[in-house]
Amino acid sequence: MIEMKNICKSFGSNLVLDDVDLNVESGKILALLGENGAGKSTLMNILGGVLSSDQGKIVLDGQEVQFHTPSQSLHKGIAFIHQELNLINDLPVYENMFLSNEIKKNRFSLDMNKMIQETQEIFDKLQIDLDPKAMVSSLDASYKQFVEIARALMMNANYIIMDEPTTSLTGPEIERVFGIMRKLKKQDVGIIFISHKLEEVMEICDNYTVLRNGKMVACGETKSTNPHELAKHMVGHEVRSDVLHREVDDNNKVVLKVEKLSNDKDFEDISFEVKEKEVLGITGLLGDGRSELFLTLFGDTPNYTGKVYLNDKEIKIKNIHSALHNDIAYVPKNRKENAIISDMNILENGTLVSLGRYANKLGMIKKEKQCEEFEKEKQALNIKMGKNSDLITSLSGGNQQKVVLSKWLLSRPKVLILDNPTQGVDVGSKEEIYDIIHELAEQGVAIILLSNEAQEIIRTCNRTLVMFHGKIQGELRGADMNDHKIMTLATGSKLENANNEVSQ
Ligand SMILES: Nc1ncnc2c1ncn2[C@@H]1O[C@H](COP(=O)(O)OP(=O)(O)OP(=O)(O)O)[C@@H](O)[C@H]1O
Repeated sequence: MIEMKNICKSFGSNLVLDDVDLNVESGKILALLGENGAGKSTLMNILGGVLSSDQGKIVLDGQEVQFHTPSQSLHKGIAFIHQELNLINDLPVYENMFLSNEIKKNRFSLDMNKMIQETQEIFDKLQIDLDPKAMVSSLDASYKQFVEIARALMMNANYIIMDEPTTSLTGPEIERVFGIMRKLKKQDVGIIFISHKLEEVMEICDNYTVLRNGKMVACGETKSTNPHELAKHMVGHEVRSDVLHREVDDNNKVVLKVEKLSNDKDFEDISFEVKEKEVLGITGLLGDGRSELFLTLFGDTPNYTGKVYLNDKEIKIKNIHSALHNDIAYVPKNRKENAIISDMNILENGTLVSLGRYANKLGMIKKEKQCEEFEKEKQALNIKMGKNSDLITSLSGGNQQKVVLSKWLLSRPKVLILDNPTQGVDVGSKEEIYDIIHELAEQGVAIILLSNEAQEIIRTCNRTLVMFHGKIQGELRGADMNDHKIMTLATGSKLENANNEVSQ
């Protein structure tokens, strides 16, 4: 058992953890919950030896331990799987499994066969069907998670910290990861599961601990609570769960129209339109081509065929510059790789796309105007941050995501494409983002919301397109937009099949 007792931690004058206790039992899954910036990652970084606490102690199986480096923590059987996975895409799986821990034949060469064999053995133990020689770049996101989990076990981890492991996964992949977590539980491994997805917490976790503003505010067994109560602990007040979208008049002007759009490999024959005041959902499963489709509309792949119209006028989107010129904005998925510039500060990240508006005739930026506009977005999105000049990386994941959103909102788009915009965002902030989406829609912006979460689509969108293998498998609206029908289309079936199943 791990006991973290009276942990305190400050960054400068910012008290981030205030006398926090946390217990992790072997063979149990503990949910660590809290709003963005509540202190979850900081607490886990202390357990994982990445940071030192200012006060408090860690007791492992009755003995006090001190970790000053991640390897000291790992040595005591605690593995940390970070949200942004630490795998090297251009190496095979087995080499990733033994990174910096390689098995050598002699001083000059590695024992590849032994590494492959040991990797296979651990995969067999976890019943993971994966070739150790496969390149990591060829794996889908859930298999990358499996490799990280298997690597943790190979290092004899008795406890595994999983920081938002399901954020970029779709339904069936999440179930696969949960399958492995259940097996680990049976092998008496203790797991700390950080997540903002409360339904998942209820499904997989035994216990929960909630942090709010650096304090532990609630803990207990998941079987005696519910997502609503957990959300309330997290944000300190009631969180709504009702349907938010409003009806859109069929006569509203079409803002964006796409006709028979195809590229060579990712999507084919895509036609749809988005009307003024509409929030159009796009969903599906991994490999459905939706991100590639909308990256094309943002100028990423100019050699598409088909036509794109903005306000009835045909436009050719040759590159990102022409997308911006046509007031198309794109909030990408995968924040760390595609959305933030980690060497820039918060203000620079938040205003990058709208800089032209703050420049004087000589091209010099009027700092006061830049700060003033960013301040409005900061307030509207409730971004928890220190100074504008702090690096974006000093913010918690969810607050970084809000800065990315502010960057695109400040560009004042006509079409706003949001690819999983609430990834890593807490339950309360999600609602704030949904409100902003609807306000923008009300102002006439055409919104396209790409999401892995059926519930997000159902609550916020007027209608949704469901994609399967690069094609639109179907469209759902009104009462037809439900989990069952979305999943039926997303797995390539026709709706008649869903209706039959329902009536059986
Ligand atoms: N290296 C750092 N320097 C300064 N402040 C930091 C640093 N790391 C974290 N913080 C601050 O500590 C607070 C807690 O951050 P932490 O990352 O632990 O939150 P979190 O609960 O994991 O949030 P999220 O759900 O958004 O990931 C935040 O206010 C963050 O800005």
